[in-house]
Amino acid sequence: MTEAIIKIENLTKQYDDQIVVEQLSLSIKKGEIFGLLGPNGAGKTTTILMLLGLSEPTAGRVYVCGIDSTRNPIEVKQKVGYLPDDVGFYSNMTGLENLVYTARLNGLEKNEAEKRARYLLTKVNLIDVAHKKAGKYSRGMRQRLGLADVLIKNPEVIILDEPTLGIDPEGVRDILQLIKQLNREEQITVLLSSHHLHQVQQICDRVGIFVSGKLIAEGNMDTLARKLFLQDTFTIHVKCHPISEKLRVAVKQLPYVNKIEIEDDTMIIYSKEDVSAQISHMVIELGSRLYEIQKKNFGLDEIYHRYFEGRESDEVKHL
Ligand SMILES: Nc1ncnc2c1ncn2[C@@H]1O[C@H](COP(=O)(O)OP(=O)(O)OP(=O)(O)O)[C@@H](O)[C@H]1O
Repeated sequence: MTEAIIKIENLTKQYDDQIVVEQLSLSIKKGEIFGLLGPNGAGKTTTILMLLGLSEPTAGRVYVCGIDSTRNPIEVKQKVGYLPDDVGFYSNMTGLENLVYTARLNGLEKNEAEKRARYLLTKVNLIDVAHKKAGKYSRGMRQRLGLADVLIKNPEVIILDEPTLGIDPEGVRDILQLIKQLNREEQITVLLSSHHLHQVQQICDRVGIFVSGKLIAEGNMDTLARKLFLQDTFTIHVKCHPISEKLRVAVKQLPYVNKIEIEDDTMIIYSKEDVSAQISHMVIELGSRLYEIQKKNFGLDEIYHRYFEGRESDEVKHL
């Protein structure tokens, strides 16, 4: 079994009377890209700060590379690179000078510092602008410089808090590719916090969905949707007349159908698979008139929007 490089056990954080992280338990394996996905205020940053030993848990434990972050924050800091959503650089120093400065702070000799800085600037595709002042960098370039900056100390884990915030689509693609590449080439474990499902979906091996301080589901993309809405992946609205007892029983007995509700002349059927074709046949066969059948398929994308943004995706068939 691959070892857990990040281990969180029953972690809780309370501010006054507000519990912002509640009984969180999570294991992240060495070499994984794990996405912590959740809306603003879900508690992602608070969790990250506890992982880094920068905020003390109210209860529970956090281990990174086997080190207790709360008790040994300095040791953890040597193993973990942290990229906050907006990195601060000396704007009147060049990209190269900024990186050399960080390298020197991390104890590298002058020549070694410059060598490492150049190597990393090449990795993040900034070597051509190495001598440009960081203050003149775009936000995307600053984030890439930020990635180089956290890599200076050769960390085993990098934690990225909303790394693509405020970056244009092309820049987002670059950053995501770069993270994936660093994970593969340098065998770095990545914890990525984001509220963008699509971005997380593109690069993460596993995802945890975090809502109001609680991890409501975790797994790879294929299993997440099923875990979240196991029973009701499909909701089928069937407008027909009459809705006889016989029809109701026949529909209820269809494989995958979990539940039926009746609202006026509409049957609402909750099912695990799409059974709309069988239902439309059944309505007609049993002598009712079919006016409309409307199918809602809650894939992960829809689930996420429905959960966090109150939107739904419809597929409507008018007959
Ligand atoms: N120092 C603090 N004192 C009191 N409440 C805090 C403090 N820091 C965070 N909170 C509260 O904790 C909750 C979780 O915040 P947190 O920043 O961890 O969420 P998040 O998921 O990272 O969201 P965002 O993406 O907006 O940063 C919020 O309600 C926030 O107001």
